[in-house]
Amino acid sequence: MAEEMLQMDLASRKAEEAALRRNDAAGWLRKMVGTVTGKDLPDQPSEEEFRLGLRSGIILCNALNKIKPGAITKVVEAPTDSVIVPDGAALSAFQYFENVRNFLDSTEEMGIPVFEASDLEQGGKSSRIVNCVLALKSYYEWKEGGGKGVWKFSGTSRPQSTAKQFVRKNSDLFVNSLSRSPSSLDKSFESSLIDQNSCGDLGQDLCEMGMSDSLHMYVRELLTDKKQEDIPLIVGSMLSKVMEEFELRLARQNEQAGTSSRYVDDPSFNEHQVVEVKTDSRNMDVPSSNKLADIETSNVMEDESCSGNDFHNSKSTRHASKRQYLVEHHQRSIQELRRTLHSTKEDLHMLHMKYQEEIQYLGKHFNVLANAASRYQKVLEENRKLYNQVQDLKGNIRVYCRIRPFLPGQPAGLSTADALDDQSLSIITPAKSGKGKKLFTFNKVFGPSASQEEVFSDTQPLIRSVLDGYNVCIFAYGQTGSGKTYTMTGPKELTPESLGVNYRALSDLFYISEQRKDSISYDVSVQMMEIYNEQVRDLLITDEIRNNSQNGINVPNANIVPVASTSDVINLMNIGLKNRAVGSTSMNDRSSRSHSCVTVHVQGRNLTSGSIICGCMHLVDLAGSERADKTDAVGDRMKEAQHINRSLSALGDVIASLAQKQSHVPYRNSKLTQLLQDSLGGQAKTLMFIHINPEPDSLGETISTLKFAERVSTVELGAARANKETPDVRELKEQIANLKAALLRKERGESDGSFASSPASSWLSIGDVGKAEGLTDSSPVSRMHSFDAQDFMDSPISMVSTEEEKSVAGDWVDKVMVKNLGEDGSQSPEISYQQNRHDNSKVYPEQSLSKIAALRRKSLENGLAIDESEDFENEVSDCSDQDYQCQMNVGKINCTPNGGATKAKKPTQNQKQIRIPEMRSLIPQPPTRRGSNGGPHSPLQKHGKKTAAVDGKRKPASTGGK
Ligand SMILES: Nc1ncnc2c1ncn2[C@@H]1O[C@H](COP(=O)(O)OP(=O)(O)OP(=O)(O)O)[C@@H](O)[C@H]1O
Repeated sequence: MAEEMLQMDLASRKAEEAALRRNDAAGWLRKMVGTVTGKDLPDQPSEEEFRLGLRSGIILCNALNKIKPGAITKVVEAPTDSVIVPDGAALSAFQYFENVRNFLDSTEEMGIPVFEASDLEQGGKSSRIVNCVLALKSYYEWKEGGGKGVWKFSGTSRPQSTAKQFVRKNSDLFVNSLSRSPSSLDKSFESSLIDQNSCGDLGQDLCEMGMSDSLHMYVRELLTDKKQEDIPLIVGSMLSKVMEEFELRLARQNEQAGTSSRYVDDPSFNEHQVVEVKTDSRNMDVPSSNKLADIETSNVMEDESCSGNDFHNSKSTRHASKRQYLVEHHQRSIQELRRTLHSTKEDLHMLHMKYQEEIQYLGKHFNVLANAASRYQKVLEENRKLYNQVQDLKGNIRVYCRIRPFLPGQPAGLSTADALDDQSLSIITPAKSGKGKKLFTFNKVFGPSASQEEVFSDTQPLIRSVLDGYNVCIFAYGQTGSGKTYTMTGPKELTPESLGVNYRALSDLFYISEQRKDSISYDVSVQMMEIYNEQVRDLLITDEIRNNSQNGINVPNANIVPVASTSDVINLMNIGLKNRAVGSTSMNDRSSRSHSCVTVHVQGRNLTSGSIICGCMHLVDLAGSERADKTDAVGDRMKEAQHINRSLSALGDVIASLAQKQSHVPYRNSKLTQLLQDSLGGQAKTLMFIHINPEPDSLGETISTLKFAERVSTVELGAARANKETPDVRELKEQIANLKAALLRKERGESDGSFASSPASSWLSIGDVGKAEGLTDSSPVSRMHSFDAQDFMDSPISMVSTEEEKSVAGDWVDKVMVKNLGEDGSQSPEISYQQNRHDNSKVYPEQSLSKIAALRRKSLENGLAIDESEDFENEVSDCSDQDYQCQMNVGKINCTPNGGATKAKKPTQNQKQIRIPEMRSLIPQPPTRRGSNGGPHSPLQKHGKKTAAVDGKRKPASTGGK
């Protein structure tokens, strides 16, 4: 506020001073040029009036001519009636300019400070005109005063240079004054102080000359010629002027100091802001040089209008105003910066808020998406479960497809099969117009890079099922060399990573059974068989067995070996693999020449309830189909290939008829389909791994494999059922079995205990299982009772029909087996009886067998224990045996589920060995009871040597085992 007032005060003072000077100038001009023209120039004109009055240059020229006659020879006069045309407006600008130019030239020659012609125009600086007029006046007065010495004018139009000039002039004046009288000095002093209003100049002089020296000189000069009595008055006057000046300056300095200190003291004005001011000065409204120049100019103008002390005042005021301007400017800049900072902060805050809002929104959105994704996952999971349940209910055969990688050393061309995702693959197929693609979808598709572990991981649930009492079948299908053995067993050099499904399945089995050991006690045993050239052979023939057989000890046809750990399994498998028939073909240097089947029997006893669950798993590695032209097979290889292809074609037929839900399914057309019968048509859970060779050369086989697999996947087996039996039911069944056995013996007039002496038991170390069934350890019945796969025990005998055996036809003795599966899934002990070749039983063609089976099923369904012999014969009597390949010798067939009376007919000696319908499958059957008219001797007892010899002598088709 004080600052503003000071500013106003200064401004009004300046305006006042300027007006005084202007009046002075105007008055002098009016006096010089007379009233006629003076009417254009009022006595006390405003700035505008002053400028307009002198604009024509007439007054100025006339005034100059008065001082220096003839200085301007030709003055362009205004029209006579200047009232009509005031200020010479009627004259051309050029005419006016002539006057003004002449005036300015002349005055400049005289050393009088001039102005610019433009100062006479609107917006011009009238202070300079005033200054010029006052200089003329001074000159005039000097001249009037006698023109002694050199005329000097204290006013200036250019502050810096003129100030110096002025100082010099005044100094000269003072020096010169020393020689003058005190009165002239006094006059000079007075004129300095009063006439020229040069109080400021005195101070300025003193300052610029060096205060003490100049004062001293000045005072001396002033007083030299003064009368003694005047000196105190003069000095007094002079000192009071000096005092005034000092006081004035002091006051100004204090003001300036106050203004500066305000910035310093202002707590809101800190260094940081100064730095900011400096830093951002480029972008700010910096005090422009123009603006400063304006200040400068305006100051100059003011200076010009000042003289003497006023000049000093003006200069310091100029400094102050400059500084003030800068300070104000910086203040403004700082405020501007603060505002900018504030608004930037606000903007940032807004942005921050906006971002936070957006992040929150995104977070919510993300959460929604995550929830949706997890729900989607759950739904997918649910769908998969439901799909699996539907699959389970329908009993679809699951089909997993695996694409083999290109093998090392093979030209890695473009693969014909491309896994699109984990359930579909595409095949490049030749189309009429170039190449086409065909899409196949399966339960699972494994690409070439899938590891053994990955491939097995989706099989694990099935392993659990085995321990829950289900029958499971996993088999590998595909053309030769496509990787079946690799999947089921692994490569030649096994490592923990490369172990195939067989090893992993058994290892899992042990792992889960270990986990359940507190509630269920499991017994696991393993069998390994192969079908080679339509013969079923046991692969677990150890040296010990072989030796025993050579020593005349009977050897069972299918060796079931209990296993307790994974290492047991590995040892067994190694034996089996060594014995398996392999041969080198042009497609695969270790081609499996047989279908192999590892059967795992699991019996679990619930430690609390005592109930028994029996599960069975078949792990089948099929021999690969092959094109004779591609494999160039000859001799043995050709014969093997024919057998392989024939059995695979039989498998295709079975699948086709199952897929079409035909009533008749030709299982019996090959050993292979017999082997797989219950897995393909029973209540088992079945999984087929199909294998694809990626080579373009194999495209034909690949497509037919995939089409076959598509058909397989449509086969519905019906819901799988667990084989579970409570102790009560088991006890009752045992009673029934015993009664049946007793009845049978009675019918034959035999004594009790005839079954107990079968030496076959010595090969079956599954005593606990028999115990669990409540049977005696020593009884072969008990040994065989618990294992559905005992059909294998039976089938090899019937299947292995070598020339050697044929030559001893008729030597067979009956074999008694007890089966325990009920049609409803429960188990009931049954006696299975196989006749020897002396039996004169009827020979039934294959069609008859299915009828027999149907009859038997019917009786089972009705829960009847019937002697079917008559009905059976009636039923099948119309069947022709012309197209029957494998004729059977059925004596008295007794298919009673609950131990109905049986009568066995002996087959005639000439008739071929038979296999009753219940034994058609190598895989667990529904409860059967085979008639027997045989005595207590097992065929193994009597012909064990021969049978053993068959197994023992069998040599792998290749030079080396696989
Ligand atoms: N996924 C795979 N990764 C690496 N090598 C594989 C893979 N599958 C198969 N092989 C290799 O390919 C060759 C043929 O495989 P394999 O013997 O398993 O075929 P196959 O279908 O059993 O043939 P065959 O029907 O003639 O017995 C072997 O050398 C095997 O190691």
